Amino acid sequence: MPRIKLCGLRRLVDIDYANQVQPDLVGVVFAPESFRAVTGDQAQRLRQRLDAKIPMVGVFTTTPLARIMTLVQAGIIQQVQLHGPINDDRVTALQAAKIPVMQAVTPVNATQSQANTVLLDNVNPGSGQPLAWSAIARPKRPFFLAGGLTPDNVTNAIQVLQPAGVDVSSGIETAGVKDFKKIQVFMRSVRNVNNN
Ligand SMILES: O=C(O)c1ccccc1NCC(=O)[C@H](O)[C@H](O)COP(=O)(O)O
Repeated sequence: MPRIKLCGLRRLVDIDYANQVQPDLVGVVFAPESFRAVTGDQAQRLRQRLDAKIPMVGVFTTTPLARIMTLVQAGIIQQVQLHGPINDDRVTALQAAKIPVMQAVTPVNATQSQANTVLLDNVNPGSGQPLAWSAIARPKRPFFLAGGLTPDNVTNAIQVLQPAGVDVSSGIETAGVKDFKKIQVFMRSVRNVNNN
């Protein structure tokens, strides 16, 4: 069964939803340009409420390495997701500090990434725009799939691309906030894939 990452959680109630459905990972967005962006203090409160067994992934675009390291050292995030150029010095620096890194990639540059995990995502992350799953080449390494996944299409996406994990944000929202019903259906869809 693919692992599941619920991304863009920003309210305490979003964390209550996650605690109930038990995803493998949750993501909090620190990209300042995002409407989902949280501050360090907000993220700390989310971490305190989140089940200790679930790692919190910090999602970053241009944030300097030093700021990311501060969030890790404070115990607020346990993993890092980077969106940006494939040759990103932050990847090796974080890994040298034993911090797992997930890097957003395209099918073309996936093999160039040194990250622990690659995330096949849309060029506009967090936009809800789907990738054309049947038209893209499957990366030649285990990968997470993102980009416009929803409770309705995730089964098909998994069957076509066989990802090691799936990552969703927009598809579990209604009017820009996380929707518990959609989260439940998404989780059930992924967990039932092999039974179909
Ligand atoms: O969510 C954002 O606004 C965001 C902004 C900048 C970089 C990354 C961002 N989100 C990353 C994610 O939420 C997921 O990794 C993925 O892109 C999910 O996208 P989608 O399900 O299409 O909303």
